[in-house]
Amino acid sequence: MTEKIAKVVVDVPASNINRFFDYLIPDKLLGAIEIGMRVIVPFGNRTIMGYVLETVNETTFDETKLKQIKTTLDVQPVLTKELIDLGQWLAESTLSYFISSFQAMLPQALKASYDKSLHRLHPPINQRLADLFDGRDYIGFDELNDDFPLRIVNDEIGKGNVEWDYHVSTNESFKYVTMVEVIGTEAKFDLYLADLTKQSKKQFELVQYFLDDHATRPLKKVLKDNKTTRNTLNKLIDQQLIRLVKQQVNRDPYQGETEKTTPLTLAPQQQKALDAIVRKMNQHEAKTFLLHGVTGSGKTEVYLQAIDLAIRQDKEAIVLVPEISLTPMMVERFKRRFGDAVAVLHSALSKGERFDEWRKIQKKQVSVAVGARSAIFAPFENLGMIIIDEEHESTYKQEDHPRYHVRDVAKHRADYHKCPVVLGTATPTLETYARAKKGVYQLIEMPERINQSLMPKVTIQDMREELHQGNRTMFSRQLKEAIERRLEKREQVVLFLNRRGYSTFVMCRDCGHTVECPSCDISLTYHQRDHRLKCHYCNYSEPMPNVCPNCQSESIRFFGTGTEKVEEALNETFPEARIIRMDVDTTRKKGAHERLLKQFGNKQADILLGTQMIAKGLDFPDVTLVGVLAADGLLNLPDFRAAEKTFQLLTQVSGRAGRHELTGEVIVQTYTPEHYSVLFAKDYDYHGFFKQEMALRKAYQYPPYYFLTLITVTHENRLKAEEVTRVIQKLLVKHLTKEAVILGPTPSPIERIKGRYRFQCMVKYKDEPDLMSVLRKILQHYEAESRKEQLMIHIDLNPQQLM
Ligand SMILES: Nc1ncnc2c1ncn2[C@@H]1O[C@H](COP(=O)(O)OP(=O)(O)OP(=O)(O)O)[C@@H](O)[C@H]1O
Ligand SMILES: [Zn+2]
Ligand SMILES: [Zn+2]
Repeated sequence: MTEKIAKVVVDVPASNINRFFDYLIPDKLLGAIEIGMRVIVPFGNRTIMGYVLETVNETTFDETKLKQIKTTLDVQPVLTKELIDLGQWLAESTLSYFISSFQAMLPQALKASYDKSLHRLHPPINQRLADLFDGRDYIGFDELNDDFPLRIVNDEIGKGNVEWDYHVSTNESFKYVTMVEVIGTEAKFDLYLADLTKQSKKQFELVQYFLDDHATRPLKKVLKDNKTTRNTLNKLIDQQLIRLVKQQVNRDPYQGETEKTTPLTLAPQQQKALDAIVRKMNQHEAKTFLLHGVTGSGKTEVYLQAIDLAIRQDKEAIVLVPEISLTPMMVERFKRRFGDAVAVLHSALSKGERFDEWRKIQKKQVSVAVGARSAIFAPFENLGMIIIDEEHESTYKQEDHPRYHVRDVAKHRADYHKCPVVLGTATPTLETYARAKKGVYQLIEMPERINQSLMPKVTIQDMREELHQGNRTMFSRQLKEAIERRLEKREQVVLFLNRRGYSTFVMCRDCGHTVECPSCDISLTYHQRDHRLKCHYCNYSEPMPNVCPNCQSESIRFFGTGTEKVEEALNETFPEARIIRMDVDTTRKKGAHERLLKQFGNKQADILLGTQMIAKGLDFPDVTLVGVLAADGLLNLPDFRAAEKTFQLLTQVSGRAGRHELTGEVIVQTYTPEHYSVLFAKDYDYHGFFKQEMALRKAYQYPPYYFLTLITVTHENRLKAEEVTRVIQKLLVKHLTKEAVILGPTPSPIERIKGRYRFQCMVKYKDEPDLMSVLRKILQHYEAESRKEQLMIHIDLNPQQLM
């Protein structure tokens, strides 16, 4: 028996609507509506999209009052049963809405967009409006330009002459190519030939071409093969010898990289790791592994072979990488090992390309998904393995609704599929390593580099000392000499700087005035290319001033160092060196990353200069020197993870040197050479760092000893933001246990962004069974006010960013 009632979650992110609504399935759709499909339903006076999460036969509501589903957008569900459950869990555990969770799981192209239009029921009485309709039944909302009085529209709505109508459309789009299909019989072709005059040489050739090969071919190819135009083909089409057909194709952004690689013979430490992981896969156990392997220890090869074994058992695998556009080499390695069996999901692809890649998974055309964070939702139904590479990266936490950490979602999916999760990194987060030490995760160590190549030697340069010695440049004498030696030997150099732009800020030397963004409490950054100052938080920009806006002095100068400025200094110091600069500005265009890295790989440049985007995944045999220009950048952030992040970054960057035959060297420039994160990174001493950092976390009550929840309140009015934060703080004190530490209200480290003031309240706790329900109540309490008053409350459980 087919159910006649569907439980639907509708596309309205609001807490009073965050539940299932019952809809009647109309007769024409009976049996066609399955759970996991998108449907169009009436809601209030609108028409919106929703997801069917359940179908039933009984409703607790008055069945005669239920509205009907209008139509369905899918013939095949877009959410599997597993993902429907996962979405509900996700919404609940991140204090988010069901609808936001489901939207986060699906490609952008499947999200609905809504058009509002005015529908004419009777001829409007108002002439102006009647003129606008001009005899049509519908006019788009955008046709009512700004000066058209909405009063008139409302008036006519009141009279029942017009009404608002809402249309739902989705962006999913298939790509088609025009193909040429041969439909004429040979006899028919012969007949045509017989009629041709001697002048029609091209037609003779074409007939021969189609007689030689009856295959259906792309129109483009036919035209190219015959060096002819569409017009010439028309005659054959008229005679019904051939016809043009549209065929749906997949956009393949990775076409052409098909030279396959074969599995390498594993080193003993790799073999041990692989065996441990595969054993759990074969035992159908949802075990989480921490694969702690130094840079260049061959973690990627372990992933590849583990996945290979999963595929052989007809299972599927998800591989997560921090930010795919930053790790093109990693993607290429998967593509080259598994070819067409891989779908790649990432943000640099167009909406359409991403949709096509996702469809390959849905249609079971691939068994491996490689992608950034959201690829964890790949709709596989028989997962054998989940891999999270560089598990320490902060991009694995989504900062927007739903604020999930990919590790938690992976664990949830693994429990469902009974498959292992592998967290791989050279620098595990403290949380992860602590769990591994406690036995929650199974720890696998790979302490050696492949082929016994040594970790490059790291030396630290105290930049204060350089300054005392009269060196005012941004390169220490040792780094300068080291670069010169590489240039002579034709080896390559990677220089790392954790900032973009020409310099970090602009300051007047006379009065100390710095130029700040008018709507954010943050200094503007100078960009040389267009000679402008830009805000990195809100995209505000203004021309670089010639004189100080405060005292009119001409001594207004750039301070700090940006990649553009380093590039300029490099050109001056090493005029013969060829330099590639990689930062947000040079890699904006699609494919720019790949192109620049390829150039560097082909040795078309001597020095690769870049921001954190060059810290991971690079594997170039001729890189023998890595320089870190200013190790301190991250240390000064107001974040309890500052030391951890510095240690991770220094270790990762160092790992880019001497990965093959040639020995590598690393030079780290810093103003705080005595800092423990710098010193432990120098010695590649993860365990030493872990021990010291854990002691500090314990003393200051931070993770992994305590859980954190960060509540940020923003409002255009500073007092209002502070006041609401204070109320929330009091509520928490009242409802949580005595053991919870509740801090605040304090202004957020960046007190104003885009014109909104920001205050925060932090909860540190070990075990607070009521926390979620208290937080939920707080959100509900402010819901109405949030809508009217533009008050915003963000709750982040386990925050990664404290700014
Ligand atoms: N078993 C093996 N035999 C020979 N070469 C290998 C083997 N395993 C890996 N390699 C090579 O060693 C280099 C480092 O390996 P890989 O990139 O897998 O290390 P990794 O631990 O993932 O590195 P990182 O974390 O620094 O990115 C690569 O060039 C890889 O091709
Ligand atoms: Zn700004
Ligand atoms: Zn001044």
